[in-house]
This record gives sequence, C-alpha cells and structure tokens, in this order.
Amino acid sequence: MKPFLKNIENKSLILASASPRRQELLRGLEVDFTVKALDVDERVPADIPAEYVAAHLSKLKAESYPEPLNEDEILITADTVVIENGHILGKPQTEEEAFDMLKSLSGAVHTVMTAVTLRDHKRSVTLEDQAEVTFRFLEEEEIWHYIREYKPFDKAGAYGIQEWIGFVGIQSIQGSYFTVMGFPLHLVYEQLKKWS
Ligand SMILES: Cc1cn([C@H]2C[C@H](O)[C@@H](COP(=O)(O)OP(=O)(O)OP(=O)(O)O)O2)c(=O)[nH]c1=O
Repeated sequence: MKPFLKNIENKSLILASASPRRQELLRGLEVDFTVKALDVDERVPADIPAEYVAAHLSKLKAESYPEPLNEDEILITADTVVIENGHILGKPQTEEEAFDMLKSLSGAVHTVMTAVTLRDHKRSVTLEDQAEVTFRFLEEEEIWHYIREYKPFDKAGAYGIQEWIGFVGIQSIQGSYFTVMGFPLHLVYEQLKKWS
C-alpha cells in the first residue's frame, strides 16, 4: 500500500513506548516505525495540578530518550492519566486498588487526558487531548470479574475502553476513543503532516 503521508517517507519514526495499544494504533497511520521501551520514573511532584500531569510525563519520557536524535529521526512518546474528582488514578498495584478505582468510576463521569510529544533533532512539540467518559453503575461482581480475568494493572484507572469492562460499562464518551485508549491519532497525524 502506498502511504498517504509523503513528507515523512524519508524519516525514521521511533515510538518510545512499551504500550502494545500505542504500537497497534500508530500502525493505523500507515507509517513505519521502530519501538524502543524507556525506563522512566513516573512519580510526579505533588504540586503539579492533575491536568498537567500527562503533558509533564510525556515530555519527561521524550527527554529521557538516551541517544541524540539524527536529522531523519522523529521520536514519539505519550502518557495517559485518568482524573476522577480532581485526583489522578494511576495504574493499580493490587486487585483491591483496582477494585477501589473502578468502584469510584462506577455510575460517574471522569476525564481521560493523553499527551503526546513529538521530538526531532531541533524541536519538540507536546499535544494534549481529553475525553469525558461516563460509566454506568457497575455491579461489584462485574468489577471483580473484570479484574480477575483481565488483570488491568498496566492501565491507568484500572480499565481499558477496548476490553470487556469498556464494552459493558461505558455509557458514553465525549471526545476521542483513541485518546481514552492512550494515543490521540488525529493529533499525531496532524503533527506528522506539518513536519517534513
Ligand atoms: C484509560 C485507558 C488506559 N489505557 C492504557 C494506555 C496506557 O498504556 C496506560 C497508561 O499508562 P502510560 O504511563 O500512559 O503508558 P504505559 O506505561 O503503558 O506505556 P509507556 O509509558 O511505555 O508509553 O493505560 C488503555 O489501554 N485503555 C484505557 O481505556
């Protein structure tokens, strides 16, 4: 297939992300890329307001890339946070923590923010997007089924919109599905289109 984006044909895209969802979604833009996993300490200073955390961490991931970028390379990093009542819900560490997170999201609206940073040898841009997600009321048995069968310990807020709990539990979203899943493709595409 001939890709639509011609201006980046001679570029080497590097997705610095361990997330299989981001890899799957970036493939959808008809671009070739390599994947490098980064080891970044994602603890955030307590004084950063919740709405700035995704941008902060996506920039930090881009800055942590260990090698200088060649002229033809474009680095892409991202971060997703779930904000519930002004508080960040990160990745749950235990089943109990996952249960508490999903219980707090049940029957309520929360915000998902994803930031993406694109960096080349001379510039860096961070783009942000957010979506409002409404969960219907979740029964405790439904929450436990999801945690035990799907083990959402690698997901912010303890859920994946692209999995069972998303199918049965999400009543509506306002914003991009892909932003909730962790990678706002339309923003990445628009930025790649501008860069050559
Ligand atoms: C809310 C939500 C999050 N997620 C995922 C996206 C992210 O992978 C993860 C949030 O953690 P992140 O820290 O954004 O990403 P990551 O650690 O998985 O990968 P990396 O830092 O290497 O890029 O939660 C879903 O898959 N579906 C969802 O509905």
